[in-house]
Amino acid sequence: MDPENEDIPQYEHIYQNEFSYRKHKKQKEEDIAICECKFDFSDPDSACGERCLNVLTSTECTPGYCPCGVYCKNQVNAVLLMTTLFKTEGRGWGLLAAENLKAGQFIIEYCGEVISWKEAKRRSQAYENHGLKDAYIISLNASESIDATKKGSLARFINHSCQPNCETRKWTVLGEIRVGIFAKQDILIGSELAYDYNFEWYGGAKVRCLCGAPNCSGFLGAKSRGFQSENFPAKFIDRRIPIYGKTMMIDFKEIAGQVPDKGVSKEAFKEGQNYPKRAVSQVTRGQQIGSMLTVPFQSFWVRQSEVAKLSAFFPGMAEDEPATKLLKAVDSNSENDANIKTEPSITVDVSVKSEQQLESTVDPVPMEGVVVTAVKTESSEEINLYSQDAQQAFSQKNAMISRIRTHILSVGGELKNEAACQLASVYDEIRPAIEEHERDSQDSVATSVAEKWIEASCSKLRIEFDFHSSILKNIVCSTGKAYEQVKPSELEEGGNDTNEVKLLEY
Ligand SMILES: C[S@@+](CC[C@H](N)C(=O)[O-])C[C@H]1O[C@@H](n2cnc3c(N)ncnc32)[C@H](O)[C@@H]1O
Repeated sequence: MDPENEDIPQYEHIYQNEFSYRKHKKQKEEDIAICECKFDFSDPDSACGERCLNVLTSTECTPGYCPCGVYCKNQVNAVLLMTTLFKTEGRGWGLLAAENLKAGQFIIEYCGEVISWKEAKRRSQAYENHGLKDAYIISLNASESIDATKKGSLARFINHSCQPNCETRKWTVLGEIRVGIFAKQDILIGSELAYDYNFEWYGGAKVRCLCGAPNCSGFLGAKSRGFQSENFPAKFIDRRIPIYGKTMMIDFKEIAGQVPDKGVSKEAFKEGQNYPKRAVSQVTRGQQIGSMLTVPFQSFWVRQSEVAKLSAFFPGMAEDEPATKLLKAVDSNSENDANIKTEPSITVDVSVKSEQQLESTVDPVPMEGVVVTAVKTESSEEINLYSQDAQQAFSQKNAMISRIRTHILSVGGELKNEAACQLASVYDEIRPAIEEHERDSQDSVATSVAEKWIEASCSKLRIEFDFHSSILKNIVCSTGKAYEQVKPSELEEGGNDTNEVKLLEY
């Protein structure tokens, strides 16, 4: 045997799902969904293309019933695409495209044993206890899963990526839901196939993600609710606004627990998830943990809901379209205004991704790990009217205002996290009941749990409301004062104490 292939995993290859715990559904003739397409030779798309009712409802046309007959294009099984198994570095086996693939093309079905959600949980635990490091269970619907551990198709070898070129899609064939892997974009022959697992986490061990994507969320399944409530290292969960630029100040206090004495290891860096790999090599060995480090970086992620906060720093920044503004970072640890760095030495660009890219399943995490205090650097007309000294005083005031904002973001963010955590844990109590009943409602839970749920939801909403109104109040007060009420003469005379911005009650 080729030594390269010695450790090819043992599993039974199957071409369609197996049903052991229940019978395959038998579809009655009257339940068969028949589309209204009419095949027209001059328009090949007329045969069950984008406009086909079945395509629109992710239902495969049933052979013998589709009006387009053999021309029907909505029969996914008819296609067989070439893929090749290969050994990756650190991620076990993977699957390569053995031909060029077009965006949207069906590649392969994820086949395995269809089992109940409870059985999936039990098996997942058992596999883990047996030391199986690869997980092959994916969720099929609220009450069932597909386990491809012992029996499966080649799709079981497709690895996860946080920047995937494939995606899973569910569609119904003869009344049964099936999971297909589809190309998300054009894929060149020889490229590794990968999709975002984002599957329900069964409480298993955390698996470090080695996908290498700049937006890597750090762990497999890190976006799943189960993962977050079990492991909830809130500060390590993705932040979704990428900030591109040259250098910025990073306060490593947040990850100090994981960081060894000497410098920031690659591992520790990965714990932080959001710090791009490129920066790792740039961090000086022996750098004191908790001190401010200046590292080159490529992107830094904050959540969708953080956009609102950042908008406060960059007025006019659209929430759903890319924008670029300049920021100047200052040392937010400094308690003394005189020590605030006003040199524009640390400049970063900020761009905001699209709504879809910003989408996040959990609530926001404060940016406390990376304390960047933003100050507008674009010179406004008013400021230019003032003398050099006045401008300096202004930037000091601005820096102070910014520090206060950062403080609010940080303190408020902590509270919001606690509330989100509490809500997630209550949801976990409710989830089995919901999923057992195959519907997303809280009807089937005990009144006491429902009450807890309502209380946690209200508390989260209240905190979010306070949080945002606090930011708004501070911005309105501070900018109002800074730009309208402070006269240059006051600043030149040594400052106006009433210009101090008070931290509003949070
Ligand atoms: C469905 S299997 C994929 C095939 C697997 N590589 C194999 O050799 O059979 C999922 C497992 O592959 C590994 N894996 C997949 N994507 C990974 C990634 N991005 N980083 C690290 N491990 C990964 C993990 O062990 C995961 O539990």
